[in-house]
Amino acid sequence: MMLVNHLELALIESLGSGVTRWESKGGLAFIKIENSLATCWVSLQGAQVLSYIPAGQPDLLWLSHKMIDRPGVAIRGGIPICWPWFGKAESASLPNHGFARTAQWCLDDATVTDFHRLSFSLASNEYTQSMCSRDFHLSLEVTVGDALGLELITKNTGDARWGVGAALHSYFAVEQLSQSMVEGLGCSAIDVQTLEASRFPEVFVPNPGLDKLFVEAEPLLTLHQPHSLLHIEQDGYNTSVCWNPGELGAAKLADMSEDDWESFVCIESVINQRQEAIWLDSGQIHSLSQVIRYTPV
Ligand SMILES: O=P(O)(O)OC[C@H]1O[C@H](O)[C@H](O)[C@@H](O)[C@@H]1O
Repeated sequence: MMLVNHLELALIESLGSGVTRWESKGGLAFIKIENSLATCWVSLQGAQVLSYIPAGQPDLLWLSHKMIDRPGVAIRGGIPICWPWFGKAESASLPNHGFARTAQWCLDDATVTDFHRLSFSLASNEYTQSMCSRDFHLSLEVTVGDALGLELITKNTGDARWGVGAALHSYFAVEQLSQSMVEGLGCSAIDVQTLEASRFPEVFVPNPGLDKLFVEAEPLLTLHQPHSLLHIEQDGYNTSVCWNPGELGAAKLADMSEDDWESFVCIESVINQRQEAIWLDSGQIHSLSQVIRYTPV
């Protein structure tokens, strides 16, 4: 999906070789990265990668045509960062998947060699402390080249020890869900809603409505499609989630069309804090990463 065709974007400024800043009509800010290997768009809200197009290939990420172009509303698609919890919050007044995806991040640095490397950050501020009192520094390192790399680094900048949940909640574009197969998630699954356990084959077609925690997911996952393979390397996770809302689920989401479920699958690298949070002492860091590589077949 070409973001420029999707939202009315205005070019604001050039930030150096191949890096430009854009704004939407609704007031969201975006960074576009272009080099000979790929084109990528990142929203400063949430440091959310929305589009990654390796040269000559289709966009590997799915972004909803109905995404809501308004600051403070989570963007449907791309790679949302869920933090400091995954899924439902302990209190009903707090947002699903935490607040990092609706917070404004900063672009701290952009370097270019054969590829681009960008650093985004979010530190605890008034907005985050209205939902969670801890002191933290988050950074997202994004590499844009013949692969897309994301590394989310959490640092505890406070005095107290705390536990954290997180996810790189990637929405991968597929030609057709029924012709896609996922490999590497392991056979042992737990339903996100009911917590019911089930077994899966080593390679399977994600069915519409699937919402499972795969607790034995391997560091290398593969999304097979009729004309391509997508390799997803993950690290720093304790589970992987595979989600597709199906027709019924999509109909309940204001920012998704009813037939959108056929064209994406979410494969998420997750620290599920209900299973086991990552505990950080003062000054400690944790890194959660995904590297996404496309091979036409
Ligand atoms: O609608 P959102 O808050 O973005 O959540 C979208 C989905 O995220 C994850 O994949 C969860 O496992 C699903 O249960 C949830 O529906």
